[in-house]
Amino acid sequence: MRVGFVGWRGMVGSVLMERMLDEKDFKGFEPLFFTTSQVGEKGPDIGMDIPLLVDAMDTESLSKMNIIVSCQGGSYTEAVYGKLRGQGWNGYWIDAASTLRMEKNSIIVLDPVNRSVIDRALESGVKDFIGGNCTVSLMLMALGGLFENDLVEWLTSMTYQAASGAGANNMRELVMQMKTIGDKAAPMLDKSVSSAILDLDRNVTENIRSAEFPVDNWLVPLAANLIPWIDRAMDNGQTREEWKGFVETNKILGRSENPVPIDGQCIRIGAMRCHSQAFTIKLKKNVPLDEIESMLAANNDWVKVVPNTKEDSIKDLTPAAATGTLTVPVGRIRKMNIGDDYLTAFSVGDQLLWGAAEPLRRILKIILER
Ligand SMILES: NC(=O)C1=CN([C@@H]2O[C@H](COP(=O)(O)OP(=O)(O)OC[C@H]3O[C@@H](n4cnc5c(N)ncnc54)[C@H](OP(=O)(O)O)[C@@H]3O)[C@@H](O)[C@H]2O)C=CC1
Ligand SMILES: N[C@@H](CC(=O)OP(=O)(O)O)C(=O)O
Repeated sequence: MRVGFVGWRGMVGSVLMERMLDEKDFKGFEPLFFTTSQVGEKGPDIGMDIPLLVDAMDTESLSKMNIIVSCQGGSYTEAVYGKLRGQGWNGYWIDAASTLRMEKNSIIVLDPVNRSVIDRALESGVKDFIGGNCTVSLMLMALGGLFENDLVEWLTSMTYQAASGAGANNMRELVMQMKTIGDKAAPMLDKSVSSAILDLDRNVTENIRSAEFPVDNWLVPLAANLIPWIDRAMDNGQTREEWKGFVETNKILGRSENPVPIDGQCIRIGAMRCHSQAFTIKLKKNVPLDEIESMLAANNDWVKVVPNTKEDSIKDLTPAAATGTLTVPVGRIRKMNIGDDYLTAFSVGDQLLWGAAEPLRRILKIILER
């Protein structure tokens, strides 16, 4: 089998390479690495000799691959996918970008949750396997147990999304904004100087509102602030990120009939690479809390139910705790005072791992092992 990798040096691609190396996945196939900008240069160090980088726009070279894994982005998919298929290429296309997610002949992959959907698709000859939106995948990893037991009548997800979802330059700019705030406020933070707290507050506010504050990528401050808008507008007042919550979740679950109503607000906050979400869930029936926790915990190997205590929540249910791990903590689980069939919960997850690279790594393995 020949597997072509496009977009391997971007943020999602680098995490994919790291995970594949950790899991010793580079065996049993012949890898070829593509680039849109570094043709003829050396590829990544994967512990074996590999050919120099090949032009990612060269459909002739791409068409020699049995499987193509792209983390290059939507415009690349738009430019190349149709052309390749048009030339008769019949290999497997695995993609992180959203471009093909809602196409009729594609499957959104999240195998701990929809392995049966994936297996049926492979049996029936489906060739396009696309990673889901990070917020959606992380929600399903956290709440899979409720969907598995068909307990969700509807849900809302209010998100707290990390900078990494907007790309590497945005992550860098967030830290730059934090530094600018810290630098300007430094004299007032010296413990020996007793400055009034309102002076410190004014200093930060004036700074983030000043014309010199770095906002080239975010357009507005994210540090000491939040941004209540992610992705572009839809006609109905949702953002596209909010729209994905309903359409992608139901597609992943294979629920074209009787879709579960899902909506919410997607908010950018100053975390680095962990998305968090607060859920309100209307259950189809009143189920005791201990049974709900057992269902959630049993759904997959990565979800971790965090007890609803202050100590556990501030230690284990945060971006600082979850970042760089595959664990998806879910906690603050309780019945709401609106009624016994209303549940609330909060979850956190690394949006570059389960939110992007890990489902791709796993579908590649599933296809290779068939
Ligand atoms: N970021 C995220 O949270 C998520 C992203 N996705 C999707 O994954 C796709 C890729 O996203 P992401 O990884 O963030 O994109 P990046 O911008 O980090 O990388 C994309 C490509 O940019 C090129 N590039 C140019 N300069 C550099 C540089 N200095 N360092 C590294 N690469 C560089 C590389 O291509 P080349 O080698 O050809 O020059 C690289 O493959 C998008 O479609 C996105 O929608 C999906 C889920 C989550
Ligand atoms: N939109 C997500 C990241 C992302 O790339 O999502 P998608 O793969 O659905 O375009 C965020 O900003 O957090």
